[in-house]
Amino acid sequence: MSRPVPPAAAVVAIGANLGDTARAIDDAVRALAALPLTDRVRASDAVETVAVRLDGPDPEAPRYRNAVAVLQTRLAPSVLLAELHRIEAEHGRVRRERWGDRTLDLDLIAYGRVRSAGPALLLPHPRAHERRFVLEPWQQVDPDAELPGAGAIASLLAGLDG
Ligand SMILES: Nc1ncnc2c1ncn2[C@@H]1O[C@H](COP(=O)(O)OP(=O)(O)OP(=O)(O)O)[C@@H](O)[C@H]1O
Ligand SMILES: Nc1nc2c(c(=O)[nH]1)N=C(CO)CN2
Repeated sequence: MSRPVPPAAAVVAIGANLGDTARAIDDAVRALAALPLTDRVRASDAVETVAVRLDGPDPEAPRYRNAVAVLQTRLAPSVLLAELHRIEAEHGRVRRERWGDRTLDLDLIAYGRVRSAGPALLLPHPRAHERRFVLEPWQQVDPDAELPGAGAIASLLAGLDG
């Protein structure tokens, strides 16, 4: 029999820049709240952000709507990530182009203090520390949060350009 997983605080970044982005974010938060073994889901407001491409911000690209949800879960990290992929697929995400436009993107930013070297699961998310579109909404729901290995999100935000 597998050992029960203790409850952990998980942080999920939500983004969308195609289709009805407001609805996609609302649906995603509802889907997170409906996950098994998961409760205390708290979501930030959704904010409009300029799309960041591999070569930098692109004001010509469809703007993103971004939010962050924090939750408590007993799902193991890999199981939670699989659930995030299922929710993405149910909301019509088909393209997996790196940093391309998408109807819904769910990234697992942190799972307690777990560190994972991937490649299927990298924890904490390796680019979260430099993403204002993640750190700002996260700060709204949990001002004192820390990104494991990187420090307080307030300090990370203070160190970002622009
Ligand atoms: N912490 C994580 N959260 C989400 N996906 C992850 C994580 N760690 C590894 N992955 C893997 O990364 C792969 C690519 O994910 P995805 O398509 O969401 O990337 P992306 O949104 O284009 O870029 P980025 O990862 O920079 O946000 C997925 O197959 C997924 O398994
Ligand atoms: N503004 C914004 N830009 C992005 C986003 C995102 O969520 N918001 N997600 C990306 C890949 O995950 C790439 N670029």
